[in-house]
Amino acid sequence: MFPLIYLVDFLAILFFFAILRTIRDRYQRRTTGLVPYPPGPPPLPVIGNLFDIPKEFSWLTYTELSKKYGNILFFRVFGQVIIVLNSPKPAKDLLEKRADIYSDRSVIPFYEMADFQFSLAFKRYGEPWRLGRRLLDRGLRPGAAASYRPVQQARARALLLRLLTSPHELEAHIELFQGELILAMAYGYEVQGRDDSMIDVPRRLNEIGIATALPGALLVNDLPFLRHIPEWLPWLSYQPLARLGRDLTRVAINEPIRFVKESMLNGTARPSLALENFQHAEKLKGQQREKVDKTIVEALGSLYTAGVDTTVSAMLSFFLAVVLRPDLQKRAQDEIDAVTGRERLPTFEDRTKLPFVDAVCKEVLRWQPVTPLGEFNILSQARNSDTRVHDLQVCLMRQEDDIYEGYFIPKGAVGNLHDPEMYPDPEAFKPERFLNPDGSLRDDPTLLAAFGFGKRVCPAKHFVDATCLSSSLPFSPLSTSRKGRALMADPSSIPILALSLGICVYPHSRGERKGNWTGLKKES
Ligand code: HEM
Repeated sequence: MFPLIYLVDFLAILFFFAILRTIRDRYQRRTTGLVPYPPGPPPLPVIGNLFDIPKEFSWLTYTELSKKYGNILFFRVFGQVIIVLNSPKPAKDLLEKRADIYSDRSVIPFYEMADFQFSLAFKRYGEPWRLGRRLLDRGLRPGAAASYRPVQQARARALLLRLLTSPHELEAHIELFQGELILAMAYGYEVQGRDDSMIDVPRRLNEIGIATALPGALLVNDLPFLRHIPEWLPWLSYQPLARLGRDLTRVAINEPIRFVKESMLNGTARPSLALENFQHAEKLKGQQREKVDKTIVEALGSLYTAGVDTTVSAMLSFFLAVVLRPDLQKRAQDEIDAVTGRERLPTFEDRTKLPFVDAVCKEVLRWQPVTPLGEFNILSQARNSDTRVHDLQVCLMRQEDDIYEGYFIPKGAVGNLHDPEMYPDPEAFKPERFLNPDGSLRDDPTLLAAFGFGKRVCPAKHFVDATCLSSSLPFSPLSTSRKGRALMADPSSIPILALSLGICVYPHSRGERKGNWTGLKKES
């Protein structure tokens, strides 16, 4: 009997909220003169388009719907309006040209409870976000990103060595590699293996962050008043989980800062974003200093959570791609061999001589976009033991009502972008599409969409460009196929590893390699 009462109460509350939202919506529309909403599947009463919003492989569904309704799709779920932009034109028009009103993020109630909104990726559009963003844009601009190359190269080589030693731990090695890079760049910290708390804590924080934001994961995200359920109501209260989140957040963002401050005091601090910013802030005093310190802690604290899963996902896709297309592996390997003579590992300086390897990197980002639902909305992907990856939606939110191409886009609407038709035969992995007929690299600004649009575009895109090339196994229909999994499970089928600008090559087996593996050990 009890569960039934709960269910009825629950439905009544949802109904109530849906009515409130509809009334608010009607009022909003009246003020703009009844401009029509964009087209979309017809909604059901109260729940709206709940069953039209896909939970998995959503970009494929949106693609299908776009064929019927056009490139701007309209959904309403319990009164909440969702706009899906399915082509770069409206995305650019709205997110870049009207960036002032399309740069907010929607609030995830559990994130507020757990203090996860310290992260730049989830911050509302306003002064604290702007300060943090300025810090990252300065630190990750193209010129500055180039200064991290020695670390990227050294860590890439250490990764190759680990892959040689224990190839079956592919994913863990890549994750460690990314953690090492980000902590080195942000704090000048050298990670001491996988169990180092400096990466273990943010990793756990990431896991909770992603699991709790997935659509339908926590009821409190749909019914924010549930956050007030006291802790003494076991099973129902979200407080214990939120407390764990707050504790992890505190450690994850403050411990590396403590390390930097200590090393500054004893004169051992290595160049890093933290060091540079603390040195600038030295002359500030009082509240101004506190504000800058908080910005440094939060902006740098955002980097691990925003940067590891995205890049790991990309690199895993690279492995999948080369496993599925051995002919491409060979071509890339031949290109690298021609440049290095199989006597040394490639370096950043070789990049211009490796257009095919570069094209492979680009195609990886395009083929399995890390943020497949749009460039501007889905930030990250989380791994889970079974499917490896889920998508986490970080939505941009409209701050004001707007009218675009004759359609009304209400305040608070959230949107997704997926662009499947920019390239012919988009499901195929074809690096050649990024090459000119003479074999040189083709300039393709569209690919930048992989990093988003407008003011919230990924601040690390130049850093990433120099870090890895690959994208996401989990979103690929192949990854769930038996063949795809079997191939990934067999380490001997991983013949080359091209890191970023084709820095490194990993031949099929040690026996085949003529070059100098001892040199690799020394270099790493
Ligand atoms: C293949 C790798 C990556 C891809 C495809 C990617 C893509 C994205 C996308 C699509 C967004 C959202 C942009 C928007 O809302 O319009 C984003 C935001 C962000 N990314 Fe990346 N990213 C990658 C790697 C990284 C790395 C390595 C870092 C850190 C070192 C990073 C830090 C961030 C941050 C802090 C934000 C939030 C920006 C804001 O809201 O202002 N990303 N990224």
